[in-house]
Amino acid sequence: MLKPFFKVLSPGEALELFKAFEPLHQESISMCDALFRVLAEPLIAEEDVPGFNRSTMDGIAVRAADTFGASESSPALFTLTGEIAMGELPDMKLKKGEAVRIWTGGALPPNADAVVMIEHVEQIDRTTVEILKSVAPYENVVRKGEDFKAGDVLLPAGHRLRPQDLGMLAAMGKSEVTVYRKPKIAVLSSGDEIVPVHETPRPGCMRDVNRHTISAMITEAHATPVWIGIARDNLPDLASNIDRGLSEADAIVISGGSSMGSRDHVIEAITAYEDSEVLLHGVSISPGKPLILGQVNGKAIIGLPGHPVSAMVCLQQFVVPLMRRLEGETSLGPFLHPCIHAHLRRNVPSKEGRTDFVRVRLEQGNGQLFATPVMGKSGMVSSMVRAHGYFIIQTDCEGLYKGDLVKVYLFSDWMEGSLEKEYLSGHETAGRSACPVLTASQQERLSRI
Ligand SMILES: Nc1nc2c(c(=O)[nH]1)N[C@H]1C(S)=C(S)[C@@H](COP(=O)(O)OP(=O)(O)OC[C@H]3O[C@@H](n4cnc5c(N)ncnc54)[C@H](O)[C@@H]3O)O[C@H]1N2
Ligand code: MOO
Repeated sequence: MLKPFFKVLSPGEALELFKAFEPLHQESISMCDALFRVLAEPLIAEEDVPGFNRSTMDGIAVRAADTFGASESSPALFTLTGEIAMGELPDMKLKKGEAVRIWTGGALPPNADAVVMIEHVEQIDRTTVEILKSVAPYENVVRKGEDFKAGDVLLPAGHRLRPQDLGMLAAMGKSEVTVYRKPKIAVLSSGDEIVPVHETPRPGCMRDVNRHTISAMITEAHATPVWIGIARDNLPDLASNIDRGLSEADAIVISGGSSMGSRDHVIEAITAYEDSEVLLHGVSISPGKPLILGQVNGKAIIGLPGHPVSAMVCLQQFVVPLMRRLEGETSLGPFLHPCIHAHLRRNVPSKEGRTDFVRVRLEQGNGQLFATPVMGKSGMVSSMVRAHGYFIIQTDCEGLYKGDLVKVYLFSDWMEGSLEKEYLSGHETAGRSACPVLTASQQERLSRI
């Protein structure tokens, strides 16, 4: 007997369900392992950095006031009293008209407040120099605490650490950080016709594409994929694979078996657990409509549609936000929004009440950027490979016209969930305004994808 979708939700409603899971536990790790991990506590500076007034140039340290009025036509004479060794904190006090040699990064003497660059200093004899340019107080100096001060909140909890953030941890001597545990996501393929990549499929069978696209996308989202296996189209086999997934991971992603056929067992497998709930079956997007979200003992079980394109779209739009939620991420992290505006090459019809993800190829012509929809059904992985990115046709739109300006999300960096962004930033609109012209190097990059 066929089972109907019990309730198709809008993508916004579905996204809320995916984001309702609790973040994982916290752990303390070495900063050397902390790249792209998410802070569980705000990072608060414990000391001033730098801890002393520091020269940013090679030159001579002076009291700025002594240089006022100096110029090429009217140089000021200074007595050179010595040189500040790197790594030393000098205690000598400069008297009026005195200067001391200093190198980039060196500590200024207590009463010096500026550095004259070596280029503006003429050596007259061993102890006398003249300067050809005055300096303002704190010119060529990073002041004590100017980078950051003790007590400053440098990064909030929920921030995903980027390379520059690790630099700041290093600068403040924080060798250990408290982060959220990195989610482990069990990956499970399903279907009697699916064979592993190293096997030659019998007629009627197909190689397992989803294992690889899904695992790669999980890795790209900085979580850890845990391969479980290929479940056969029967409830006991699927259930025992889900059992393994539940014991080894924080959430499970199953591809295939999400639809309404008699061999689609994901819903039954979820509801067979005592503490379980099916939160979603069906979302008004294309491709990807038969998406499932359930929970078993508080762990998310996601049933992705089996078609490779549908599985990737659902993973990107819903499972990436779930993984970010499990990892406690609240900031945009290192993921800026890689999108570009382009004019549609042809009309693209859509159905009201459905959000469409349309794969496109980008090309440059007449100084403008154009997006050509890539043909191909959601079972064809080549349609993803041929595309540079995708644009979204919103639910209340019946289609777009040739020439309309669309926002294309690029696959090469498609980490940053676009739907989530659309809901944050309001409605996506298409118009006919000018689109950006690519630079020669951007065009070159595009042609290589
Ligand atoms: N009568 C209806 N049939 C279908 C509907 C519908 O509404 N009514 N929805 C269609 C849509 S849309 C999709 S998407 C698929 C979803 O199907 P399932 O999630 O149940 O997945 P399967 O039937 O198991 O597989 C679909 C398709 O994908 C291939 N597949 C599955 N796993 C893999 C894998 N790991 N690697 C490569 N390819 C895979 C599988 O062989 C099938 O061809 O349902 C439609 N049907
Ligand atoms: O949702 Mo299916 O994913 O349209 O091909």
